[in-house]
Amino acid sequence: MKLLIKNIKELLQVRETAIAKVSGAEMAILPKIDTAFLLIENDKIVNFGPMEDCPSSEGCEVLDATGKTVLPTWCDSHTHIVYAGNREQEFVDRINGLSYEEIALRGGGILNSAKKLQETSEEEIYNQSKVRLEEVMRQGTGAVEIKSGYGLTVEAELKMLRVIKRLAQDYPVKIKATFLGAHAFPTEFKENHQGYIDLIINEMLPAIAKENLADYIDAFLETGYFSVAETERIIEAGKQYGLVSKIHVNQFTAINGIEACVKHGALSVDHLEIVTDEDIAVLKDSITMPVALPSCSYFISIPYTPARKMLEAGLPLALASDFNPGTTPSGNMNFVVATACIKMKMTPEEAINAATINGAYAMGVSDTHGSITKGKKANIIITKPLTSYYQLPYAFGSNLIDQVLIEGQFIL
Ligand SMILES: N=CN[C@@H](CCC(=O)O)C(=O)O
Ligand SMILES: [Zn+2]
Repeated sequence: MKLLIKNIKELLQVRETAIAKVSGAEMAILPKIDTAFLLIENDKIVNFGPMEDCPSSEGCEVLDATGKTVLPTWCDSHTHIVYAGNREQEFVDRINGLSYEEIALRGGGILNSAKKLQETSEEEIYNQSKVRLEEVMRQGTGAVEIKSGYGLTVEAELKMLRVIKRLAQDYPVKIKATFLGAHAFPTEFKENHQGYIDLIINEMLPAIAKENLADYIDAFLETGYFSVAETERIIEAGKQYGLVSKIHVNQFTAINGIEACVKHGALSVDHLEIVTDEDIAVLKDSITMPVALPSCSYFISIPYTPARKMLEAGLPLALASDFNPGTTPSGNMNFVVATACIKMKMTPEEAINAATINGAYAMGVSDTHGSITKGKKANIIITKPLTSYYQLPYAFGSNLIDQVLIEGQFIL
């Protein structure tokens, strides 16, 4: 099947040659072609350029995109889309004055979601999760990383990862799976950290590897959760099974966790609401992508990642949703991009780079996703008619997406 999209007002994120990521001042540049065409064959981008070079439409289905913007779909490199139930009561408890930490100390938070997930069947978790996956696809997400971490027992972690695998088989969206057994210490291991880490390393990891259920390994490196030393043990154990690390770190406190992640070659460090000058220095010239999650900052009223300071230091930055029942019950990447502009003072160009090519890097798919490049997957968002792409973050509450194509299939 060939699809020729003609008269595109602005074709964004055009990269003639594939790049892995953009950093620092380069992030302010979003290459585009005005009045463009885009040719898709089956699931791939095969050609693009200005309308004066538009090839014959013979043998093609033709779509006229007059007035519309076309850009690559969002690459959401950090989510917890697979979960059971919700935590709306904790939302109201926070309105009434409790903090995220206070709720967690009362047995709420991650342990609350783990209890629900352990009691829910695999089929039911799949059914609840696919609704969220379909929603984010309609919102323009074409690649998504999904974590386990609400199981916290061997069986329940496997159950979550099997649901992720089934979603990856059933939907055209690219899915990467991350094992997050080290999300919180179950109550019975509260005083026996060593025992739970042994369970992760000696029982969970081999079982996950046997079924080939994970691409990455994660841990919640945070005061009151996993220490630097505990996280390092988990990262090292993951490496034995070929799992590269992507770590939750610096959400509430800075305890030199980023330095440890960089030292161990983490693909990404995520959250970073609290970032020190030392953290910035160790990230510089590393292979580790910093990932900001502004919807989480918005929802639980914590600081936003200091994007300007990081970009001015020459770092790259990716944006992701963190879709989860506790801190971010939304996977809407359009809102993420808008919030990064509004609250983190990222320009539209920086935010779109962060949510496409840098997001792709942070989940290891930048060779196939994240830009309009020949040979990459035909994953595109076609907007409604816009005065310019600035509308995307500016009109933050409007749905400006007209159509979404994932691997050459219209899903909207
Ligand atoms: N901070 C750690 N994990 C999740 C939230 C977990 C939860 O509260 O359910 C996050 O990324 O925000
Ligand atoms: Zn998270």
